Amino acid sequence: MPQAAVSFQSVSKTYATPAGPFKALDEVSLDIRQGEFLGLLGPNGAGKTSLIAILAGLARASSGKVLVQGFDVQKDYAQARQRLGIVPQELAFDPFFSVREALQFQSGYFGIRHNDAWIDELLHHLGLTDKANHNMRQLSGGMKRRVLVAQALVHKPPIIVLDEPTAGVDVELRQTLWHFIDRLNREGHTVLLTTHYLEEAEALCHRIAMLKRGRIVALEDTTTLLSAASHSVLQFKTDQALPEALASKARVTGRVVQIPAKEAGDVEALLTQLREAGVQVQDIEIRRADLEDVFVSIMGEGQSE
Ligand SMILES: Nc1ncnc2c1ncn2[C@@H]1O[C@H](COP(=O)(O)OP(=O)(O)OP(=O)(O)O)[C@@H](O)[C@H]1O
Repeated sequence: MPQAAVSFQSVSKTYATPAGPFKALDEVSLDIRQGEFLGLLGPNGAGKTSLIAILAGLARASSGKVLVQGFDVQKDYAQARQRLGIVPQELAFDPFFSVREALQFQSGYFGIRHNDAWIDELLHHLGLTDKANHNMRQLSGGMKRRVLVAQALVHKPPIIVLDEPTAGVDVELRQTLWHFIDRLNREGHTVLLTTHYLEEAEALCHRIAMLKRGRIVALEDTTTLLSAASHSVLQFKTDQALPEALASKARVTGRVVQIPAKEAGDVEALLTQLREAGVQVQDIEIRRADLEDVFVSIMGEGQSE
């Protein structure tokens, strides 16, 4: 087997809390292949950030280990870190640096000098060229986020880790960012992405890992995951409350209701139930299950345990 880009090997993490030890990661094993674009999904508190902090060497695993192209993130920290470009969730900068200075400083951290040509390329692809000499504190939140991406890539890392990079950013930045990251991936960079935007994960990721309460509960190619969800979804709008039997399996967003339906006959039965309950519906559609449906169904499994 070729060497994995990143290999998580039985990684566990237990935090000490006032209520006693809390196991945030429970024997997580996962190999990210060289050149793949892997999505790491999970609800709030599933352990995604803990796993990335351990990969980045910012936190220690309680047990297990993580290798980056064969280098242990604890024992061979410098070699492992050199291979990673990490775009963190939080915006933290020295406000007195200009954008270019921040990128030059970051290059220096990796012992790289004279890489202005690559810095210019990063600025160009992230739409930052005209901001190069602006002070960090003059930039909007979205522009600062672009600088974070540029900073993570300044040393041309083979592995790019994006921890919710599009949380709260506008459509233009998302498109710029994905266009660029997708290109880097096609050029051979491995990408690990955590996101709550499942349509982004569906569009971009070759493979999806789902974490739930510190454990991997799904690990599949995106296409396999979607085709295994053989069900369709009945979608409609209503202003009325659903009968109890339907409410328990429906996903409701404002007026929009979505209910999984395994077969065509189920759609008929659902519509009959709605009619009998006197629920008036509009804009009825039947569509194929998407990644969000798969996610909701996997996360819902065993909920009553
Ligand atoms: N330093 C800490 N001390 C105690 N508990 C912690 C600590 N850091 C994280 N946790 C707990 O560990 C669990 C996993 O947290 P983590 O931040 O890794 O989840 P996440 O999947 O990244 O969530 P989100 O999607 O909200 O960012 C949570 O229940 C969290 O409260």
